[in-house]
Amino acid sequence: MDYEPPFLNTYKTLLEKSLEEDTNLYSMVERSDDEQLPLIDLERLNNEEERDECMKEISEAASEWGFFQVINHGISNEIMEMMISEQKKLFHEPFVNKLSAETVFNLSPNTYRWGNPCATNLTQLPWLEAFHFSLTDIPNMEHHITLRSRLEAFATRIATLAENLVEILGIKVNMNSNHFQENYLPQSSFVRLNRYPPCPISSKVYGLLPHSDTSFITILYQDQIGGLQLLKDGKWVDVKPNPSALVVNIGDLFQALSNNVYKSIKHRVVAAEEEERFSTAFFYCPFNDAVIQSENKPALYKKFTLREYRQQTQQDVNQTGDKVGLSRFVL
Ligand SMILES: O=C(O)CCC(=O)C(=O)O
Ligand SMILES: [Fe+2]
Repeated sequence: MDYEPPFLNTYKTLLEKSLEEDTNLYSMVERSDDEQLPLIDLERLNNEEERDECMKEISEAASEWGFFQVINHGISNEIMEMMISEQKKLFHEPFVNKLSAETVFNLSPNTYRWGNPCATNLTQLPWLEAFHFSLTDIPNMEHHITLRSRLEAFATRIATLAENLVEILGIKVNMNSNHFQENYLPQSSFVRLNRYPPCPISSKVYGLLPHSDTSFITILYQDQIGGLQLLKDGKWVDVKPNPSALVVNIGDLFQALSNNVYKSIKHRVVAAEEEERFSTAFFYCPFNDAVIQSENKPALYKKFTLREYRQQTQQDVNQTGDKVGLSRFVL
């Protein structure tokens, strides 16, 4: 199929070297089946009697899990289906077109990504391709009206959901209701379209490597294939697909802003042997020079900007292969 990125050819040496070792990447840390990720019905926010309880559940889930699912979230099936069908079309373009998508669509460099050119062993090679659309780039896609309008419809609605959720989460950590609106421009957020191609060596690579998100919060739609897992108390827990739900998780910046009240949890995607998998993520992020500093005292983290955070994590990734993350900013 001419749309598949050439994983086997490009990473041939790495594959030959690592395939001799008879390891299964996923048997190294225990899995747990008994944990139930919180599922929160946001319709209850519209009911005076249930609103407070629902807000409490959201904050508790963000503290205890760092992850939860929401239903009745305000993004219609139609908007989601239109986004996903356009996403599929985009990924099913010939690979060479995807490589040149940035120039053709008038987008920032590095919008299209696949694999990991810096990988030195198979565990650093995500079996994934992705389009990373900055919200400021989307209006420039003048010649791709359908993709543009579906991205816009999706991003606008999901940004509203993100704003409502951070406002609710902000209450428990002493933030004004308009703190996010006043201090962090929504235009610095981005939409990431992910596709996980079927993987012939699925026990030896990740779909997506274990990581935490840099965002304030991330809101994710996943299709019905499954594979997303989060780390809870040292065990990997499946985030089972639910067609009506969106997955919300706390990112590093909100962990810092909340002085560790909310948790940015490591998650990963298991590579699948037979089927391709799609997910669509919205990363709610501040602008690069916004200062991240908690209102809660005593502060656990130095104040920093997103720019400083990205510089530090990039340097750590280059030097060690790992982003390290918030522990670099502990006081
Ligand atoms: O595809 C998924 O389920 C997770 C994606 C993700 O974690 C990310 O894009 O940061
Ligand atoms: Fe993530």
